[in-house]
Amino acid sequence: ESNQFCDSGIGYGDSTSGNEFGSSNSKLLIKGGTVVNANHKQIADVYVEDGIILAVNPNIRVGDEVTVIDATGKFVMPGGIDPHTHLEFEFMGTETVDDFFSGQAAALAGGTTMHIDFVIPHNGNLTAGFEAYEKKAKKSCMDYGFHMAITKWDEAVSREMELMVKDKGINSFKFFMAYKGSLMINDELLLQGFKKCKSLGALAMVHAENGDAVHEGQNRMTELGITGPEGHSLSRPAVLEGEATARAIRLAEFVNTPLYVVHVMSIDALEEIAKARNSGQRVIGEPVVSGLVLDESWLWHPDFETAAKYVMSPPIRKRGHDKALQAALSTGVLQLVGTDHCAFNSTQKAFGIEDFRKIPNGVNGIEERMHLVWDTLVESGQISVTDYVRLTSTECARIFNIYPRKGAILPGSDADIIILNPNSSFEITSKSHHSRLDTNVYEGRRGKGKVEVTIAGGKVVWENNEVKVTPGVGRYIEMAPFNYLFDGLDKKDAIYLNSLQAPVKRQKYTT
Ligand SMILES: NC(=O)NCCC(=O)O
Ligand SMILES: [Zn+2]
Ligand SMILES: [Zn+2]
Repeated sequence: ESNQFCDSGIGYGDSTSGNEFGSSNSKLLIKGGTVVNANHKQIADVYVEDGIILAVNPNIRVGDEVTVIDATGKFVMPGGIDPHTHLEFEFMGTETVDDFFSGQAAALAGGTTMHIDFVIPHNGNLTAGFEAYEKKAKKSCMDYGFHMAITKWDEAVSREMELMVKDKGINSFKFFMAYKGSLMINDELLLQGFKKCKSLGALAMVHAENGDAVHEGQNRMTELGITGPEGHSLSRPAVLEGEATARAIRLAEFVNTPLYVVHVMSIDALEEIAKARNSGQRVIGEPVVSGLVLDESWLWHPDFETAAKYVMSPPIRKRGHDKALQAALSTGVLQLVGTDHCAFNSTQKAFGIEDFRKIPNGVNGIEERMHLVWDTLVESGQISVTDYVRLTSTECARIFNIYPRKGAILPGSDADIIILNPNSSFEITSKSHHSRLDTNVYEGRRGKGKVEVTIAGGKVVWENNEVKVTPGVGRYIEMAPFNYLFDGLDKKDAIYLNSLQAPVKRQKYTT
C-alpha cells in the first residue's frame, strides 16, 4: 500500500507552514455519517474548526473554503484513547523500539488519537522520571497523558506524589505487585501508596500478580529444565493473578479508595473484580487486546522467535479466558480496553533464547486495538456500536477526568474523530504496520470494519492508507484528580467513623 513517504510508511507534515497535523484543512465538515457517542447515535454532520468540534447537526451548510468528507454509510466516532502504553520504555535491560513518534503514528493509523503512558521514576525519584518522559514525549504527533509508577516508599516519594497531582497533571499511580528485584513493591508500600492516592484524589492502579510466587514458579521451571517461552506461562499461572487481584481489592476496600486493575488477563482476576463490584466496591478492570483475542498456545510454538513474541505479563492465558474477558466487557464487569503496547523486536526477544526469564516482556497492539475490538465484539454481536465507543474511548476519558474534552463528539470537544467503514475490511501484517517492530502478534489476522480516516486535533492524519504526521505537535493533556469514582467516598468514611463505638471504659486493673 502506501509506503511512499519513508521506509516506515509514515509521511511527515510541514510544521513550518502551520499545517501541523499534515493536512491544510483547519475547517472540516464530515457529512452524512452515523455519529456515535457512548450513549447515543444519530445521522448527522460534524463541523470542525481549529481543532474543536463546533456543531453536530443534520444538514450543516458551509462555504467553499471548508473541506468536506463524505461519511455516508459509515460510523463517525470519537478517536480511540489507549489507557495503557509503554513507549520508549527502559525495561529488562533494553528499551522498547517504539518511541513517542513511531508508536503514536502507528496509533493514528489504527484510529487511536490519544494514549496514556507510564512514567517510570528514576531511581525512585518521581520528578526525575517525569522530566525524562517530558523529553521523550517532545516528538509526539498526537495528544498524550501520563500515569506514574511508584517503585519505592519514603517521605520524599509521598511529597512528590502530591507535586505530580497538583502541578504536573498526573491523576493515577501504578503499583507493580510483580517483577521482583526491579519494579515490585510490597504490601506495606501498597497500603501507604493507596492511602496517599486517596488523600490526593488520584486513582491507584495495580499490576496484579504475586511476584514472590512468580519468582518461586520461575525457579521451579528452571529446576525442571524448562527454559523456553512456555516456561513463562507455566511459572506464573492464573491463580497468582487472582490472588494479587483479590489482595489489592481488599486493601483498596480497607483504605476505601477506588482501584484500577490493569491488564486483566484471566477468569481468576475478573471473578474477583466482579465480586467486588457486586458488593458496591469501586473497582475498574482493564483487559488488553492480547488477552481478548489470543491464547497461550503460541508460547509452545516450536520456533523460538514466534513463541517469544507472545511473552508478556501477566501471561496470555489458555483458550476460554479470552472468551470470558470478552463476555465481561459486554456485561459491564470490565469497563475499557487497553493494549499494554510494549514493543520489543526479535533481536531483543532473543536475549532469552537460553532462559525465558530474560525474554523482555511485552507485545504490540496500539495500532490494532480499534480494529480487533470492533471485529471481535461488534461484528460478533456481543456489544453495540455505542458500547464500542464507551469501551475504546469514552470510559477512559471519564476515568482519567478528561471527558468531554476527549471521548465525545460534542460541540466543544477536541476534534479527535475516526470514520469507520463497517463494510470494509482490515488485514494485519508487520509488512505494512507503522510500528518499528519487525514482528506482530496479530500477524495475518483479517477482519471486518476499517478505520478509513483519522482526524487528530482537527487535522486529517490518516486517509487513503497514508499516515501524515508531524513530530512535536502532540500536546500533553493534564488530568485533574477526583474523578467520578471519588464522588461520595467521604460519606462512606463518615458512616464508618460514626459506626465505631466509643472506646470501652474499663475499671483500672488491679492485681
Ligand atoms: N506487560 C508486559 O509484559 N510489559 C509491560 C510492563 C507491564 O505493564 O507490566
Ligand atoms: Zn503491568
Ligand atoms: Zn503495561
